[in-house]
Amino acid sequence: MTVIPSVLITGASTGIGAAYAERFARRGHDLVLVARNTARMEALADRLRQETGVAIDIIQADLTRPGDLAAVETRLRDDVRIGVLVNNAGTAIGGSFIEQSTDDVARLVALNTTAPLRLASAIAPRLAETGEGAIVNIGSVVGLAPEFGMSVYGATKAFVLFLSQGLSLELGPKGVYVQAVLPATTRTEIWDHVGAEVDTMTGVMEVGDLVDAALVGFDRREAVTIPPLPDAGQWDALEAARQAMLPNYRNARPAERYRTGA
Ligand SMILES: NC(=O)C1=CN([C@@H]2O[C@H](COP(=O)(O)OP(=O)(O)OC[C@H]3O[C@@H](n4cnc5c(N)ncnc54)[C@H](OP(=O)(O)O)[C@@H]3O)[C@@H](O)[C@H]2O)C=CC1
Ligand SMILES: N[C@@H](C=O)C(=O)O
Repeated sequence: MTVIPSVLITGASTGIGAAYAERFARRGHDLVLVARNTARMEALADRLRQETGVAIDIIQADLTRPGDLAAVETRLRDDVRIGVLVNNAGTAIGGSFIEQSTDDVARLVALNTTAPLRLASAIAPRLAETGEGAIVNIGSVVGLAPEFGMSVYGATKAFVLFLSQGLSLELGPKGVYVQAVLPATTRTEIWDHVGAEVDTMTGVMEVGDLVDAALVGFDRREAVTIPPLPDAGQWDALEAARQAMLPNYRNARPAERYRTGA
């Protein structure tokens, strides 16, 4: 009988993470929920236990605090029931780069990049050893859009995308599926932290629709899932153009346009 793996979801107290918790619980997966707000996670867990019968553990953790993060890493290393990691926890901050404090941008990087990196690093060797499992990393279309004016946030999401693509190439042959999910504007509380009013925005995706679409990509074992993008061919073309450049980097001399004639 196939054992259904447990799913550890970070940022599971609300928003996209809470929606993932509901969807995976309905699929019969036991859950480990990780966030700072215990009350919210307990309420969600109580409801899902009643509705689905799955077992749900809760880990209260601030993933910007090394000690808290280490506890989640240990759970991922040691709990062989966990076969899926959803690196979802993340936030955004408002203001321009020169308006953002150095501490605030450092904290943003800690949550949006260091935490998912360390958690992926914690679980990947065990999954590769068993030859199965999945790591889902929640990026953002903003990681492809410096024009959107969220430079540090976008940089963290570009990191998530690159890491996901690299790990997909490294771990895919070992049986481990790695998915990058790139939402666009989705109706969650994140916008409160940005100081924006999501209800005044257009083209806002509902969180259930976002996660349902992301799970279609998950079930198809898609490497990069971009639920809001109507034409997948645009992403394919971007990737093809990027890959076409790869062989052209290896040159002993600077490109003609950079030669000073000296
Ligand atoms: N909503 C959107 O428009 C988009 C969101 N995304 C990404 O989706 C992911 C989820 O965001 P979303 O659901 O929108 O945001 P929400 O703010 O609704 O949820 C964020 C989740 O992360 C948790 N979290 C925040 N800070 C910490 C922390 N320091 N330690 C542990 N957990 C933390 C929160 O729980 P708690 O406060 O209890 O700790 C919460 O469960 C993020 O990575 C975000 O960048 C990407 C593109 C678009
Ligand atoms: N989380 C959103 C920005 O704040 C996004 O990624 O679009």
